[in-house]
Amino acid sequence: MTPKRLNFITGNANKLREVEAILGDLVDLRSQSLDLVEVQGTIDDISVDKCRRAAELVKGPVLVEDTCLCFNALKGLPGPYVKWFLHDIGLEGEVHFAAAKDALADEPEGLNNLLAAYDDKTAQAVCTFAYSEGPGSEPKIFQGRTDVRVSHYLLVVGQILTYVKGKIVPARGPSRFGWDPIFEYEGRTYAEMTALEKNKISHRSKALEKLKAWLKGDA
Ligand SMILES: O=P(O)(O)OP(=O)(O)OP(=O)(O)OC[C@H]1O[C@@H](n2cnc3c(O)ncnc32)[C@H](O)[C@@H]1O
Ligand SMILES: [Mg+2]
Repeated sequence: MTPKRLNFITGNANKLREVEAILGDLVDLRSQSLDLVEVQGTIDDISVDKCRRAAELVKGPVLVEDTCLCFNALKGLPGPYVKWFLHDIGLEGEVHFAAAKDALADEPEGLNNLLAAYDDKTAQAVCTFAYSEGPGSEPKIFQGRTDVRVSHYLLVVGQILTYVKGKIVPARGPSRFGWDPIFEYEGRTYAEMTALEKNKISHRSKALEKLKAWLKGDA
């Protein structure tokens, strides 16, 4: 039985906003902000464990989500640990946290620097939702990944425009949500897109398409 109401457990207001926008009126979306322990492991294992913990804490049905940013040159790292990398080293060209610029003078210049030694700047954003009916019930996974592909467009002027889907670039666009300013997808960073544009192509929207299909009984 698919639920009519979802209790999305997240401490991240930006995630919640995107999930609300994409799911629309399909379900009655509630949310609780809980700080869940996140284990180490594969992407799926982390979401499944997070979901079990959430179900036990609220003693009822829960939806959780875990987001990864995977650098291909680094074999998928920082992946599920991106939050802590972002927290400690930030984005290139930005003082991400309130600490004074001077205090950060000797710090590495952000996530971008992790790729400084590599030509390959491609990256993939991965979003994994996990739903459980409650304590003891096996979580169901819905995962979305951005493509890692190169597209070529032939312009009327005869030039060929090449876009890499998913690469890490120096920060562009407003810093509203995590690593949005450094993740470029088909020529624009997530931060340069409107909410509507991002929600059409994002890792999160791809995962939510699968969740939607399940909710509608098509999956
Ligand atoms: O309570 P939860 O749902 O776990 O929220 P969180 O903020 O801890 O999120 P994650 O554990 O999934 O860590 C993912 C990190 O990536 C960031 N992030 C997640 N989705 C993003 C997106 O679409 N664009 C940019 N940054 C994103 C987020 O702010 C975190 O720093
Ligand atoms: Mg988290």
